[in-house]
Amino acid sequence: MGQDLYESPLVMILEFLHRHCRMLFLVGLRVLDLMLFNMVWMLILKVHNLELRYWRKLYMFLLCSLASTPAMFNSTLTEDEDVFCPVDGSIMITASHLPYNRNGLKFFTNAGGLGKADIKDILERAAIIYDNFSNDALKESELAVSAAVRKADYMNIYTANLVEAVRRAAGNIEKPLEGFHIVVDAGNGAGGFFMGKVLEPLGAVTSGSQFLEPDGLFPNHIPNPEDKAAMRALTQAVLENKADLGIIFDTDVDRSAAVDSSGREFNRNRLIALMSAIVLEEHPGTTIVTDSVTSDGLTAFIENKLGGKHHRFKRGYKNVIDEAIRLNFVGEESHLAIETSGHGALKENHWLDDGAYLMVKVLNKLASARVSGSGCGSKVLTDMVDGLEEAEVAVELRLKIDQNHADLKGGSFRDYGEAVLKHLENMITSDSKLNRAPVNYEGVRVSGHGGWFLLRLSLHDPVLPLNIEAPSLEEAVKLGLAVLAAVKEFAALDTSALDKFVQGL
Ligand SMILES: O=P(O)(O)OC[C@H]1O[C@H](O)[C@H](O)[C@@H](O)[C@@H]1O
Repeated sequence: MGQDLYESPLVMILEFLHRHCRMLFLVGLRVLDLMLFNMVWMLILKVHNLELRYWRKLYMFLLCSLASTPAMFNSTLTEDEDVFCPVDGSIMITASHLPYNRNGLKFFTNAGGLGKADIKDILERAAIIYDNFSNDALKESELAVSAAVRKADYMNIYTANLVEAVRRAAGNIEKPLEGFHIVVDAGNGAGGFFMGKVLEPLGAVTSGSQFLEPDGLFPNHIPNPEDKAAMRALTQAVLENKADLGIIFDTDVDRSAAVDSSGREFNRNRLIALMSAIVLEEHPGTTIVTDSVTSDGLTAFIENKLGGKHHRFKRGYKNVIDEAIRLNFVGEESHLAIETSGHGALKENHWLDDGAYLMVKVLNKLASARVSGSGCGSKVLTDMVDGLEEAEVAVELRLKIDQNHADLKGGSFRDYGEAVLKHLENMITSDSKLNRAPVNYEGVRVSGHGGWFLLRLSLHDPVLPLNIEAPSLEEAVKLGLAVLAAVKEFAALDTSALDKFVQGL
């Protein structure tokens, strides 16, 4: 193999396999989409064929059926000979909360999920191989791969580990959740397993759980804790069933949120506050890394009430996780990286962003509080976030950049967005009521009028998301007007959402 091939983690895996004469791949199918399924096989076939041609070795593919994204990463770490784990690589097919026709692939090795550069590399290689593929060679590979496929129910192993974690935290009690009523809302994504395979073995009553059957058309609500309709549906289920706790997952279970018995959400800043309280009890003084749209109230809560350090970084779960790993590397202890979107990863769990594991930490708290007699029911959790100041008004407005507009002068939407942000930054300095955040890693964050705003470039879309939080609508509008004054001369920016907001519509 040429040196350049080692640059790609996939090829590094192949090299590893070359040495070990066997290839194990778990393929997780979240919401089954046949076309995509074929695509994955095509991709695997190409890699496989490449392998056969170069090394003529024997490989094995493990088909895992319905799974969650975190479970797929987990399969690269778990040791279990019966299902050939740890596997060398895993692929998850998922559209996340997006419509079913936006399915994609997530690749994992035991070093974590592959990033943009790796994926680009794989696709470029796959395209070259695809171009040179003859029908006969394809058929030959298809046969070879079919013969190498084994089926395994990896989810059984993954969920058994979650169950074990809660039992351990409660002092090795078989059913530490006995008597607790907990409802799950899987939003017709892949998270339904949490009811039957985690909560019930732990003794919880789960009646009233809803939308557990996978359906990529999401007939009830989008499985997304950031979606207001989704959170309303869960809250309603908790209140109607008089449950102690409600748990909601996004489609592929890498995100989650909860609702207490009174219907109050543990979502966004409140979820981060809860998880910070849990983690800081175990690791006093540790640094909590979050995304950029977290509130000033959260910083005050983490630093003044919990005695931790809040490191508000950038949006994007991978950014947040990578930053926490970096901090530990340079000697600053961090045990939690978490986003307002509901993505959260703990150092103790290999920095894997796992919505189910976040909820396991919450269940641990419920179970251990009862065992120690320090509290019962979700009030234990609600009390933990007592003192978190929450803004009366919290909005996110997404301002679109028209990429075809003449004002871009042929440039990219990113350059245009950066120019908007630069202009806003300059304008702010001349307003004595507004102060730029002294430490900020993304976009323009400004405090004033008792609140704050952040304008930044979206990670993926030609959009400038604007978050505003303030103690009243009047003050939120003042912040909105300051932004509007600065951005109005940018003709390619659609400010209609902001216009409506400042007009109180
Ligand atoms: O930048 P935005 O458009 O708001 O999107 C940001 C979000 O993108 C994806 O959904 C990532 O999974 C999230 O981690 C991230 O927070």
